Amino acid sequence: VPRDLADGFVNNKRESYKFKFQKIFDQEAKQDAVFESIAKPVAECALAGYNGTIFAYGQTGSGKTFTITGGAERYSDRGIIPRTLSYIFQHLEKDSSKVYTTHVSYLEIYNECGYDLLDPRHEASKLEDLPKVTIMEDPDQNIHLKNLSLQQATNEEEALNLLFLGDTNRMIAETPMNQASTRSHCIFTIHISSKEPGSATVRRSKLHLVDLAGSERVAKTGVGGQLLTEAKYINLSLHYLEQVIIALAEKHRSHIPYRNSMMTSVLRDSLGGNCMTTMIATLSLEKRNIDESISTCRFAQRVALIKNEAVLNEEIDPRLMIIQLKKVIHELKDELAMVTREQRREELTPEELLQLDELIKRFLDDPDPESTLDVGADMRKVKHSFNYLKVYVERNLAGLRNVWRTDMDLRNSCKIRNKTLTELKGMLKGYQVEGVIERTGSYRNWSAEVICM
Ligand SMILES: Nc1ncnc2c1ncn2[C@@H]1O[C@H](COP(=O)(O)OP(=O)(O)OP(=O)(O)O)[C@@H](O)[C@H]1O
Repeated sequence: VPRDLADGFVNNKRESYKFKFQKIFDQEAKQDAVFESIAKPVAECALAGYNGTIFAYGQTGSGKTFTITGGAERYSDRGIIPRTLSYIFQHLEKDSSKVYTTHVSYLEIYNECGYDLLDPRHEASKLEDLPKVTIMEDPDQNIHLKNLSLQQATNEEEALNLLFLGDTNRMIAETPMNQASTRSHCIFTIHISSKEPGSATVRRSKLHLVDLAGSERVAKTGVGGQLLTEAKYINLSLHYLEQVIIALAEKHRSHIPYRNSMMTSVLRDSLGGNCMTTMIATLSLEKRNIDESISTCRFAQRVALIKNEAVLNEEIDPRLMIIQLKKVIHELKDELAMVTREQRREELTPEELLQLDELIKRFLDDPDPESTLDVGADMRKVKHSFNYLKVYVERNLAGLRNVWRTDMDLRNSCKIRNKTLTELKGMLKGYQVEGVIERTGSYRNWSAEVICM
């Protein structure tokens, strides 16, 4: 920032700023060089099962879209997304040791609302008529996006066609500052899952390639109405992004305000989570844009301080696990059949059951206490024998219980009758001794008691 004393005022602004970055590309840098040193390492990690994110941040017109998607004029101008797709599919073709599945999704966040850029209704419908992509969070705080389609791409051509469809659907509005300025944030995601043949362990990774909306200040753009609203939303979401970045850079900060905006919610893992994240800061070298350029560098410096922890995303697929276990059972059955020289089925046949029942009956009827029941080394027969004996014992015990019950009832009833007889005899004795009039009441009461019993 030069001090211009000739203009007659003292400029107290700082004159020089120093920033340190991992890599700096000048105006002459070619797209392939950017891909080699920025995107290729992240794509390799995604292929190995780690999440990756590359996002471009900078003021309008500084080259974010050119870097992420590329220029349309020359083939050599293609940007990070088509080059990454090409690299990934070349790798998948070469690697026959694993089975890969690739899907892509393309999300646009415009005025804090999410839209599916791969929705085929995009071209024919107005933006407000399209279903909005909404964020849902599961109990483990994982983010899921409702209404965002995942399109399978089996080769590079299919994936590029999806990218082209998404780019065509992208919101474009013109501002006095940039005739074709993108006013929305776009997140192109490549979902890769891989597994070794016969294994139930699946590796899943996501590679987000993000083109953020321009970061210039509202006042400078000189717009009003709809465009002013857009600019405010863009500024607000970039402000929330900055807040998240500041919070992450601060040590011992417990709350990170991811939920403030859709973009920070979607990129939650990319910012301070399970992800290898690379930020590209794009700058305009024109003198009038120096403030914006300093602000972009400051932001990038803060982002560079964040430490992410990327972990290998491996999980067991229950469906594949069942298939694998069924295979193991089948193999074990074959092995058993080889040992016992008998092919096992799930159930015993009716003939086998009859034979077994006869064997058990003979065993039970045998009065010899030393007799044994030998059904062989077949778990199905052992189980059936135990069930048979259980039912047998239960039936016999029930019979015994019935005998005991009848016996008890009989004895109780005899006891009552004996007691009644003794009392009757006693009453009769008293009546005979003490006279009729005195004992009549007692006698009646006593009969009432007997009736009630
Ligand atoms: N490295 C480059 N080489 C050649 N042309 C470039 C380069 N970077 C940007 N451009 C051109 O500059 C113009 C603006 O670039 P671009 O659209 O990528 O900016 P942007 O930062 O994405 O803007 P916005 O914030 O509006 O999305 C485009 O016409 C683009 O082709």
